[in-house]
Amino acid sequence: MTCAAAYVPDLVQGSKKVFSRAEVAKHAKEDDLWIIVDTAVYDLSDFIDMHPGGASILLDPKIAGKDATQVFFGLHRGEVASKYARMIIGTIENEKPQVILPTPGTISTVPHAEPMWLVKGMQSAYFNDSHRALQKAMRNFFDNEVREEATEHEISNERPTVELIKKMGANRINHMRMGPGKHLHGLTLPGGVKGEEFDYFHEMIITQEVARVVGRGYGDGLQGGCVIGLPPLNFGSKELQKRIVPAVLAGDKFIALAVSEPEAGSDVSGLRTTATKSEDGRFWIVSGQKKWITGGNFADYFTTAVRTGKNELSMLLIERDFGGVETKIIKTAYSSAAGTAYITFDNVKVPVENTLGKAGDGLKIVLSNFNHERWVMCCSAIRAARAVVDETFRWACLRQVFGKPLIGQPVIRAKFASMFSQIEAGQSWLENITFQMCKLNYFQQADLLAGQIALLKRYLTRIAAECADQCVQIAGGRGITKGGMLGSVEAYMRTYKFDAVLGGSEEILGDLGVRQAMRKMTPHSL
Ligand code: HEM
Repeated sequence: MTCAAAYVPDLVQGSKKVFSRAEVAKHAKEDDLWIIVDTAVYDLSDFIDMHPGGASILLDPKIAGKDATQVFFGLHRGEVASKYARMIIGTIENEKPQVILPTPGTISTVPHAEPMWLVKGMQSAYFNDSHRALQKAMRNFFDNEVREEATEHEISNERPTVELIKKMGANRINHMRMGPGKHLHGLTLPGGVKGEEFDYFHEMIITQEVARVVGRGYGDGLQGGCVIGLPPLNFGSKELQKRIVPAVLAGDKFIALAVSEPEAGSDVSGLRTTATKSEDGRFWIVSGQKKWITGGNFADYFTTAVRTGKNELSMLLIERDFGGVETKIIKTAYSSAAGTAYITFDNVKVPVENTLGKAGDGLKIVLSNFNHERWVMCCSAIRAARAVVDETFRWACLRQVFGKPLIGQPVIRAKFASMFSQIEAGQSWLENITFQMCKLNYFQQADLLAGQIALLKRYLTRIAAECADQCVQIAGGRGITKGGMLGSVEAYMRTYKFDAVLGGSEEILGDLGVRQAMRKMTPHSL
């Protein structure tokens, strides 16, 4: 059984030596230990006592001085080979490496690892050269500038560094993540893309390149708050926009959307945070609590839904500097890198100039970005599912059980059949909806796509549930172990539910999709 899972790098650099297998076999003792991994000869003499898998396993007569390629790739993450490349002293004469490790910035050749439009030889009705140029630039950026920090911070719970967010600002990535629009006009974007030609497929590319590389918690910390918190500023005054928007996009300031509360999640109408006018009419006095606010712990600004009357919701931009604002981290199933916060507003004095839209426009403003927000979540949910299935597939091709690779078992292949099919179907539906978004104006989208996007998000989070479940079954013990090889499977199993709960729960969205369909039914249609 072979898999086309081949990965790349030229680990053996410089003028390293060439050895025969017989020569390597002479070095099989604790203080003089060589092994072969994919034609590279590693001198493990100084490493043996530090080996996380123990020393004795390396001294096994089947390993010491021998070719350990198969067992190595069945037990370690691929990066281990490159991370420890400094121990390579040479290569085996007249042999070529067979295992190719992923090279940062490139397109994977593993089947189903990439959406179809990126697969060599495949065509697409939707993506053009401009999309491809942006994809290439984003793959480079996220592989080379973000991946390492994302992996570390997902575990350490630290927020993404301000330095990185500023770099994203300088590369206009923060700007692009707000979607197509005038804010991009006149700009030249990565890959030479002109701001005017930027469309929803470009935006999808960025969201999917992020989801491919980062864990769910860090990913939300990486400007997740901005993606949902900044759009309400469209309803703010010109002065407010001028002061806030450039600073947030540059990464100098941070913003969060503050809607949900301890007693109100998807049921926005149940919000209890109140804003009452001061006697002189110049301020709103805001009191209440907000819960599960992404990026809230490090935000400078909060676009906040408040109750300004019995049946009236309004939207205010609250600034941390106003005083009376307290935030603390809520520990959730994913990394605190997301900055998920519990917020208390205690008689905060908010100038009326910070009202977004008019008093009473709150629900309209909250709803105005729902479709876009849910579509963004669809883009990332399906790409994250693809990434975890890819990781698991590559491992199933390497892991030996009962004398053959795990993928040699029909029951395992059946699991991949189901996962591959659903991922490809989900991406195709997403691309079709994205095409409609490119062609329809805001009101047409609201009329025709609200139900479609709701049903798509529900469908993709159901796919996520199956992928999480099946990948853990395939990964076995590794699928329930934090970190190390297939640690991404454990992390996915722990965090895939976020997409099923945030931005409208599966149940609410399924119901919305059906109710939208019912609205269009007329006696005539029956
Ligand atoms: C180039 C040689 C090797 C290096 C640099 C190396 C390095 C490592 C590292 C860094 C880990 C931690 C796990 C991870 O980060 O994925 C590990 C774990 C381990 N290694 Fe190695 N290793 C080498 C060769 C081998 C070989 C030849 C074997 C087996 C014969 C082996 C067996 C193990 C085992 C059993 C674990 C624990 C895996 C687990 O936690 O499930 N290693 N090794």
